[in-house]
Amino acid sequence: MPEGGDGNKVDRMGGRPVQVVVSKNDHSFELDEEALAEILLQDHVKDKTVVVVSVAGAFRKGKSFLLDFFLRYMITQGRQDWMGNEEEPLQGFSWRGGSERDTTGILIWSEVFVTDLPNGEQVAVILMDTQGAFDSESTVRDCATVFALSTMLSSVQIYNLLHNIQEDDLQHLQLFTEYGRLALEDAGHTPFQKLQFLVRDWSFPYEADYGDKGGEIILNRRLQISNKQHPELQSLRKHIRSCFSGISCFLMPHPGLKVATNPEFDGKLSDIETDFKKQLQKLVPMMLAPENLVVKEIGGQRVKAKELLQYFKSYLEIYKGDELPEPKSMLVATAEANNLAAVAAARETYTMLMEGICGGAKPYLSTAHLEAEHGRIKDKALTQFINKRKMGGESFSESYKQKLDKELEDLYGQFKMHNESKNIFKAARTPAVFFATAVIFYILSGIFGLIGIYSLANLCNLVMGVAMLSFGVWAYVRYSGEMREIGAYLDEVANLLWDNVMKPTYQQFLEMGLQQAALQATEAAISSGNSTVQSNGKLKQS
Ligand SMILES: Nc1nc2c(ncn2[C@@H]2O[C@H](COP(=O)(O)OP(=O)(O)OP(=O)(O)O)[C@@H](O)[C@H]2O)c(=O)[nH]1
Ligand SMILES: [Mg+2]
Repeated sequence: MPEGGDGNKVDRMGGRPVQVVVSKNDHSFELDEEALAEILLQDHVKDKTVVVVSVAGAFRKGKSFLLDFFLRYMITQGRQDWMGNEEEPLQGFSWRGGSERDTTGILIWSEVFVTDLPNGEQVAVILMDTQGAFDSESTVRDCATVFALSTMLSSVQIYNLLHNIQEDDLQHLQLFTEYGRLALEDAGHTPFQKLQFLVRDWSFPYEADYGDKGGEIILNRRLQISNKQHPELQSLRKHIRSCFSGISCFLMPHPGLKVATNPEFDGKLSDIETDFKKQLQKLVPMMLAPENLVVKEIGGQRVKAKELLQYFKSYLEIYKGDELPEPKSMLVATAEANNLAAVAAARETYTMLMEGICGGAKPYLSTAHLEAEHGRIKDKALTQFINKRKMGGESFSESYKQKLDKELEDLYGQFKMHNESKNIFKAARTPAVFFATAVIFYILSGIFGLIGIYSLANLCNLVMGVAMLSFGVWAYVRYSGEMREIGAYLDEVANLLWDNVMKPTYQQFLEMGLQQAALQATEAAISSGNSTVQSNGKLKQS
């Protein structure tokens, strides 16, 4: 099948398709600034207001093919015979038959058509071809990016559909336009301009006639909002209406089997059904005749060609960065929502059960007991998460399970701290440590004073003073709630003293005491054992 982008023939047309947004292998998009600047900064173009007509929609639905007729109209400046002769192959933007995608990224025609509006103003008309959505190589994000970019940058977006306007077409439109709207700063203006639904291969002319009249009937039916509708359907329709300043629809007939199925078809008019050509005669001027041109406006301001270059740059920059949320497939988005809801429910169960055990009004619980309760309740929450029905399968929910596990451990940390704070002995550790230090050093200073080592006695007095002062400061901090850092520091010092000096000493004394007690008990047992033997002996003797 011949391709429209074929070198020499296209050159004779006075222009060629130029890829200005390149789709990369790593699913990113790059602007070919140089190529774009070459087109938009031509002397006779750069200061003119632009009209940008773009065609977007699913892949392999005749978008580029249609644009080549737009080209014929612009090249001949809308002459009566703009459609050309019956045997001429169709050239321009690359189009072809087959099931594999053709156009990638975003292309514009290198020749900008300067046209006089009815009011005498000269505008620059730019034709834009886009990568088809939903092919097997593009992610949802890729499709959304191309659609959003072309909608943001065009004054007329032609949404090319096959057979009908279906609910899923509207859902995708909503997703993609929302992705575009997110990138724009909200300035109180309707974000986009004209949306033209174009239904290809419309097969029910007896229900709604081909062309714009029939299109209006179908569009009104599809975008109608009624109170009987489910709120979800209503909000979808409101969203679409709010995004565009004008929406219309055109129904195209089937172009004939040669166009759709013949691999030898090269686009010549003689192979195309008359009905299709008749409607094309109506559609193309409806988009491109001077009185129907829609000039590009952004934020209420008309856009000049040189400014459009700037917009291309900044919009692409936004989509390159990671400030926008990632559009996801319906299943992934739903599965994520399911899993997040299950995580939230399990977390709530955990919090509720733990509150019942060690909540605000409950008394202090020993750490070991609390740990056991935590284990039991955490298991319960995890089981609840696992048992909850979720979309996306087990492997998808594994990461959410880990997230839940971590969240529960964090919550446990908080519960534990709260529980500890209820132990008045632990809370009283700091003053007790400082007070005990003061008392010990008071006694030591007395002893050293008695035996006449005054320097050591003075040192002990000093330590006692410091301990008392710390005690006083700590009490003030706790009472007033001021200088909390100093309070925390004193707690730390007290803990250090307790853990490294007092507790080991105390434990050593305790151990010695226990050993002593055990020794005494054993001695007592032995001595009483001897007496029993003796008494037994006595008994035996008697
Ligand atoms: N059924 C049908 N086929 C058409 C119509 N218009 C063009 N075609 C055929 O559809 C095929 C694809 O045309 P293209 O213009 O390359 O389609 P595209 O939408 O640009 O495809 P991608 O660039 O891959 O997204 C060609 O074989 C055309 O002959 C139409 O209105 N109806
Ligand atoms: Mg194409």
